[in-house]
Amino acid sequence: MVTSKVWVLKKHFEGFPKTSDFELKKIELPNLKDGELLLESVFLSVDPYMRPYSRKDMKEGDIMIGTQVARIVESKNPAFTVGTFVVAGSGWRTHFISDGKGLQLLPSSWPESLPKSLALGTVGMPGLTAYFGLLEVCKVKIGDTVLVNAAAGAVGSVVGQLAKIGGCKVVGSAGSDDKVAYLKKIGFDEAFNYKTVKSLDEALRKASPDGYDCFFDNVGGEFTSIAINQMKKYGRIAICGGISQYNDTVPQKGPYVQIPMLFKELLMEGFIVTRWNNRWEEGQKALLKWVVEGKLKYHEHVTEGFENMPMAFIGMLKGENLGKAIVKV
Ligand SMILES: NC(=O)C1=CN([C@@H]2O[C@H](COP(=O)(O)OP(=O)(O)OC[C@H]3O[C@@H](n4cnc5c(N)ncnc54)[C@H](OP(=O)(O)O)[C@@H]3O)[C@@H](O)[C@H]2O)C=CC1
Ligand SMILES: CCCCCCCCC/C=C/C=O
Repeated sequence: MVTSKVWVLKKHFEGFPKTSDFELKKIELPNLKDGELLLESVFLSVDPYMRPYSRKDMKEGDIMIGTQVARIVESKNPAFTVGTFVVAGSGWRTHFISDGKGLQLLPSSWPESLPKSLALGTVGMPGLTAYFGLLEVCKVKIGDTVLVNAAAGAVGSVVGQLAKIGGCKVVGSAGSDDKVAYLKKIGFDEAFNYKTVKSLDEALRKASPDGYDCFFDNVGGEFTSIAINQMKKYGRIAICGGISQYNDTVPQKGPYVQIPMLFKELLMEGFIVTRWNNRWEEGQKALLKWVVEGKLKYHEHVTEGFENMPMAFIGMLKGENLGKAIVKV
C-alpha cells in the first residue's frame, strides 16, 4: 500500500492566495489493476493559471490542479516501463495511479545532462506558449520590435529569446533589478524595472522611440492601458495572460482599448496554448534543439519539498521567481 500526499483547495481564494487556503492530506492508494501504473512526482509546476482556473474549474475540497514530471515506479501496463519519466497533469500529489492515458513521454532526444524539470518550463507548456504565441498570434517577422512584460518569467524569458532568434529587437519589463540584469544577460536589447521607473510611458518610449510592432502581454491592467498607446500602426497584441488582475476582488476599470485600437488599426488576440495541442511535438522539438544548441537559455527557481507547494505558488504570484517556478519533491 502506498500513501500519497496531496494538497487540497480548502477554501476558494479571496484576493491574494494564503497558505491557510490549502490543506495537506494523505490518501492511501489501492493496489494496481491490470493496465495501470503507479507514479511518483519528481518535479511539480506552480503556474499563474492555477489562480483563475481554481475559481473556474474547482470546488473547495478538490486536489489542486497542475502538472508534474513523474517517474513510473510500478507498471501493470505493457506500454510503460518502470523508471520512465513522463509529464502528467495529475495535480498536487506525490504519488498517483494512471491508466497511461494523457501521459506524455519526454522527447526521445532529451539529453541525460538536461534537467527533466525543463519539461514543465522552457521545453514544456510555458515555452510552447511563447513559441505559438509569437509565431501564430504575434506573427513576428525579422526587424519587428517586440515588447514583453513579466519578461524574466517562464513564458516571458522564452518570448524574448525566440524573438531574438527570429531577428527582432526585444524590449522586456520585469519587477526587480536582478531580473533586468538577467534579461540583458540573455540578450534582450532593452529591459527596465517597471516597479522603479518614474513613468512607464517614458520607459517604453525610451526603450523604443519608434514604438512597437508586437506586444506579448502577460500582465494586463494598467500596463496594457499604457503600452497600447505606443503600438505602431497595424501593431499586433497577443493577450497571453493578465496576472495583474488575477487576484482582484473588484474588477479594474479602463482606460479602454477602443480608441488606440481604432486609430492605430491594431490587432489584439487572446489565446490559450492548448489551441495547438496537435503541434506540441513540433514546438517541443524546436525548443529542445535551441536549448541544446545554447541559443535558448533557461533559469529555474526551485523550491525544495512537496510541503512547500503553497508557499512556492504564492511566491511566484508575488514575483519571487526568476525563470520557471518549480517544486522539487
Ligand atoms: N495563454 C496561455 O495559454 C498561457 C498564459 N500564461 C500566462 O502568462 C503569464 C506568465 O506566466 P508564467 O511565465 O508561467 O509566469 P512567470 O514565471 O512569469 O511568473 C509570474 C510573474 O508575473 C509577474 N507579476 C506578478 N504580479 C504582477 C503584476 N501585478 N504586474 C506585473 N507583473 C506581475 C512576476 O514577475 P515580476 O517580478 O516581473 O513582477 C512573476 O514572477 C501569466 O499571465 C500566465 O497566466 C501562461 C501559460 C499559458
Ligand atoms: C491540469 C493541467 C492543465 C494544463 C493546462 C495548461 C493551460 C494553461 C493555460 C493558461 C492560461 C493562463 O495562464
